[in-house]
Amino acid sequence: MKTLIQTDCCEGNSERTLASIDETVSRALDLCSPLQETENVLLPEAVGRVTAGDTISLFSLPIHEHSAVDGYALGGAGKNPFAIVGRRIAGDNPKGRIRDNEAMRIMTGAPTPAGTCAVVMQEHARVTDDIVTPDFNVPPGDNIRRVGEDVKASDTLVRSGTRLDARHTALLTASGYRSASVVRTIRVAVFSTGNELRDTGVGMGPGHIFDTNRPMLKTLLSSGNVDVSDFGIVPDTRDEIVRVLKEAAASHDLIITSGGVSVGEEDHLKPAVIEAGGAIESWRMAIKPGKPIALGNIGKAVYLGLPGNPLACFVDFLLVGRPILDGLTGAARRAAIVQQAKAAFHWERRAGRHEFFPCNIVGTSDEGLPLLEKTGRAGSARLMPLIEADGLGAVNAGCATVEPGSRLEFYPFRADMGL
Ligand SMILES: Nc1nc2c(c(=O)[nH]1)N[C@H]1C(S)=C(S)[C@@H](COP(=O)(O)OP(=O)(O)OC[C@H]3O[C@@H](n4cnc5c(N)ncnc54)[C@H](O)[C@@H]3O)O[C@H]1N2
Ligand code: MOO
Repeated sequence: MKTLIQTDCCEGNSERTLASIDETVSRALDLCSPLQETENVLLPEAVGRVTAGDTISLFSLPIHEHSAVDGYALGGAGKNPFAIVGRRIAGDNPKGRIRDNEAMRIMTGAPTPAGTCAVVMQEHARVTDDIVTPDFNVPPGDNIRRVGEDVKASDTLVRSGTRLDARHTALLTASGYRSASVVRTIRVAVFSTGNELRDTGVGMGPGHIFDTNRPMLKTLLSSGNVDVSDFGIVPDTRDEIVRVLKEAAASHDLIITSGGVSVGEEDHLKPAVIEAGGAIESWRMAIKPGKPIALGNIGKAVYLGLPGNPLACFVDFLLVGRPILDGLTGAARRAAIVQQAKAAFHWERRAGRHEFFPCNIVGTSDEGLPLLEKTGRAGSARLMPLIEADGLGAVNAGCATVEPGSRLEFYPFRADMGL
């Protein structure tokens, strides 16, 4: 059931009802069945892929007890003198032992000899001849890394549905895994529609523009778990769009198009999906930019029709397209990272849609929130404001005036550490 959150009468629409972002995403996820086929992929290459099943630890970590510092393994606690009876570096065989009043010179990572009570850092001990004396009472266990203190054998290392990144590569390889069992890549077909579109370097003439959305979408899709098939630019001809949709649906999990989802006579996508044997729900989201969006399926393929205006296409892909990719792999859904922020600008706007606009951080408010400034006049066909932006600011549908200090939502482009 579509939740209709408001009218957009102020924009003169005949449909008058618009769905929320959450409702649209939840409808999109209903269309997705997680892919069942899996494969084993060598670990560095598996980054970006989604795990199929839990991975269980075969070893404890640390694998053997070892020293956390360069110093002296002590056969007892305290600050008595200890006789140095040997030397051990990382990679040495752990055999041999020390007794109560004995010590062994030891390097970071070297296995501690049997009988080690603690390790003292070399900066905290004095050595004369072959005797080491700690500067203070070394407590038992100091600077010793115990077997299994990080991971115990048979612990779950990585859960099913995890998108692998450098952290998982580190933990899995530390645990002896060379590869990971992952869901197969998502096959995504992408094409642009519009008689006006040309690829760069190919036959530009009067009335033509460069196809921006297809290269942009291919870049947004280049995350490691997607195989993109590029179906190029398809003219605004119903028959041609139907032909390409049928061909793409036969061998893809997801078809993403841009353009032709609005209400003009040349907006062919919705009827074309039906003619191609599919079903469509035309969803109009209560957002700006990105209001017209088409969701449906053709056979087993999910269909996502994004609006032609490039910023609208970009925003809808991030808000709805990304969750569809998660839905198709069974990956835990990445919640959009929304921060609280404050405006550094004044803005009168027409209330009615939840509005997103490129902005950058220009300071910090008294409460420690980011202060945002718009990076130019927003518009769904304008790209330049994106370039300077740190993210997207947003105001809710009912807001008509933004004053300096007004609360805003902020969706940072680079909120994490790149994982
Ligand atoms: N009468 C109405 N007209 C429009 C409405 C409406 O509610 N009633 N909605 C407007 C909104 S909002 C949007 S967004 C656009 C979406 O339109 P379409 O998805 O049908 O897209 P097109 O008409 O094909 O193109 C719109 C615009 O974008 C340019 N474009 C298209 N594809 C590309 C591309 N691949 N690269 C670069 N630029 C592209 C195209 O030339 C147009 O200028 O509809 C409004 N109209
Ligand atoms: O949704 Mo449209 O993107 O307002 O231009």
